[in-house]
Amino acid sequence: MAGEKRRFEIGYALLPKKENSFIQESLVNLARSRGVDLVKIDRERPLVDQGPFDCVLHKLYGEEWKSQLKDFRSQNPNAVIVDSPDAIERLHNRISMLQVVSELKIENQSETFGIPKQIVIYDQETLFDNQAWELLKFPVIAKPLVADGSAKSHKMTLVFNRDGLNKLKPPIVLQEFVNHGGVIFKVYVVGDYVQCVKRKSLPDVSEEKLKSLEGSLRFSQVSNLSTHEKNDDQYYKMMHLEDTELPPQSFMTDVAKGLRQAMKLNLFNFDVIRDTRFGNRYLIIDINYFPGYAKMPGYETVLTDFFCDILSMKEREKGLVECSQKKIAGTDARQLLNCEEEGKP
Ligand SMILES: O=P(O)(O)O[C@@H]1[C@@H](OP(=O)(O)O)[C@H](OP(=O)(O)O)[C@H](O)[C@H](OP(=O)(O)O)[C@H]1OP(=O)(O)O
Ligand SMILES: Nc1ncnc2c1ncn2[C@@H]1O[C@H](COP(=O)(O)OP(=O)(O)O)[C@@H](O)[C@H]1O
Ligand SMILES: [Mg+2]
Ligand SMILES: [Mg+2]
Repeated sequence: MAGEKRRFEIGYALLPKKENSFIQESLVNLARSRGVDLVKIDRERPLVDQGPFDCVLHKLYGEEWKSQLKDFRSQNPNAVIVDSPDAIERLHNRISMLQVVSELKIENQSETFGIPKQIVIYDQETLFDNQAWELLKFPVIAKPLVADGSAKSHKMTLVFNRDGLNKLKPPIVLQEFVNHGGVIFKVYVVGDYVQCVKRKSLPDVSEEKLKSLEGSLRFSQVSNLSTHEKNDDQYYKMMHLEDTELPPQSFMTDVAKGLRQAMKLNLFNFDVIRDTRFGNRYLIIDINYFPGYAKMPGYETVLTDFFCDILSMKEREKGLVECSQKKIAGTDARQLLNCEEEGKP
């Protein structure tokens, strides 16, 4: 109808757990009120037969899905896929995940950042090889090398001494445990929006405590444990979130922007700890694709703003292409579409 604003359709492909937490009525309604309809992609039918979507949001694993996206992209060159499966894949391995941090260059006088010392172990023999251990000192955290969203990929072991190595199952990453006051910072990134929140983490391990601790301790997703679970366990008691100061927002924003550019991703969060030995040294320990945004205050507005931004950018780009095609045809469409200021040919 004349004068009616164009509506957009975003298709989403998420596992059931993610769909339940992310696709809240409040988000769907807000997006709808701003002209964006969120539509579930039917996993039983080929993606190319659905839509047509202006944008696809997804968090699924595997080659079959990648090839569906490839077909979709070739048939719908104007649709936006958030994000590229190749870019996401880097986060499925805990070594490649953090490699990008070492490549970042951020000018900051007061704060520094990096990653904890770590090595990757592919087999049982190397686990007990003294040479491999030259770089690290106990305690260490053993993390599954693969970070594919499975429950197994979140199963961590805090290892206090050599005895604790016996139960580990390579391939694993051994990362030095860094005392950080029992609080981690989760930095949520949605396009150019950045929000940092505090979450409970593992408590510090003092030199004295280390001597008395036996072997190892297994844990999983500490920052997502309910209060009830934490109180039931000696180890998770006595953590005070309220007293912990957040890192400077401008610093975290710079790191987030750097990561976003380097990884070519729009939807992710990263876990940061503050090294208690230095106070102004921050270590990135984990990067997650499409994290639990519903836990982020104001997620509906943040995500809807992001949808609107990418869709309007897509429309502008499409306008520019049509524009330059019309110019070739001799029409003065550039002025009509107000393209002159864009600085693009
Ligand atoms: O389920 P949620 O909301 O706790 O979100 C999980 C994230 O929690 P967070 O937002 O960082 O607190 C979680 O972050 P952590 O790994 O716990 O730091 C992961 O991103 C997890 O995805 P996956 O299992 O690694 O694929 C996320 O799980 P999925 O929702 O993607 O299954
Ligand atoms: N190097 C480290 N030093 C201290 N604590 C850590 C370190 N790495 C991880 N942790 C703790 O273990 C938790 C889980 O580790 P993480 O790498 O974030 O795995 P996951 O992908 O399962 O969230 C973190 O949230 C943090 O509490
Ligand atoms: Mg984590
Ligand atoms: Mg993770």
